[in-house]
Amino acid sequence: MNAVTTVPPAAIAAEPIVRLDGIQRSFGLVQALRGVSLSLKGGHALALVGESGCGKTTCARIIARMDTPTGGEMLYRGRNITRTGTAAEEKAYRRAVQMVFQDPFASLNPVFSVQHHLARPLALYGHARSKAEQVQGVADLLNWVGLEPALTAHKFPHELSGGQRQRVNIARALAVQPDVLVADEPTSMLDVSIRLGILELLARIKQERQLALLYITHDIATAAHVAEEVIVMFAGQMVEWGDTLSVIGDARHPYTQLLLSAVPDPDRPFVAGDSARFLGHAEEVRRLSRPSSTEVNQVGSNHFVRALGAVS
Ligand SMILES: Nc1ncnc2c1ncn2[C@@H]1O[C@H](COP(=O)(O)OP(=O)(O)OP(=O)(O)O)[C@@H](O)[C@H]1O
Repeated sequence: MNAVTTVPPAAIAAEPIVRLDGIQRSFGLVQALRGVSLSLKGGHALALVGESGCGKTTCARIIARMDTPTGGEMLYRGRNITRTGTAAEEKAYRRAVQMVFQDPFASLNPVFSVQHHLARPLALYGHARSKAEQVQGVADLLNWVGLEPALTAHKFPHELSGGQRQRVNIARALAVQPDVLVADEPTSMLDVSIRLGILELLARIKQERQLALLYITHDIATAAHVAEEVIVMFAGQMVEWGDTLSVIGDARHPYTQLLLSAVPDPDRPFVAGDSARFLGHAEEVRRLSRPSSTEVNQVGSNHFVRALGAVS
């Protein structure tokens, strides 16, 4: 096991599209992010995993320019964008980085049709100038996300299922031809039966469009469906990260092990008292994981784990 002095970024890439280096974000006394470093590169997915409040959404909002870090640096295609740039630079970045939100019901305007939702960004960013180009562009986008244009384009959000709405949201994000897609818990409000379809769609988009995908989830089991690399976060800090298969298959940090042990095993029957034992164990793991250590150990070619701090 090699100890490394600085925190190596997750998803080490020759030419990342977006890179965060030691990002901090405090809200008063709350340290939402404590030195998060990561790289997002084309055709590659990174999963950010952790429980509620660990800082996942804050990280996504910073990447999408909806929030500003209180420390650290942010780079876009090698250019330092930590401070606000010119209006043109900001507009270009906001086009390049698109978000898909958790709630597919709230993210579409109920008074507009699917056609309107998709034609608008196409027109705004000059990807469809005439009416005919808009109709064709919307049809292409709907086909891309697995929706039949003739059956979908004229519909309003309330006429669609949750999964169909999320596909429209993904199509809308794709309309501006982004480089980066940030998907914040994109399936957590959907029926279990349709979640895998959305994850497979994201994985296909990443591959075929060579997009950089940041997939945010509290469910570590789904990370392997989508992402080549994973970061496990606890209390604003990266505690374990690297190749998804290595992190999931050979988890070293007790908090990662806790997340994995919470994944239901259909082959194991439920035993009375299991949940109480699990909750007690979970509290103990959180107590051990909370103290911060700067020591990071390399346990695989791309697999890093933060050492536990001293518990008083
Ligand atoms: N605008 C804010 N003002 C004050 N505290 C905030 C704000 N935004 C986030 N926080 C705090 O920062 C921490 C991280 O929150 P964040 O929403 O990033 O976590 P999360 O992992 O995305 O959780 P969830 O899955 O519930 O969305 C939490 O303690 C939260 O209360």
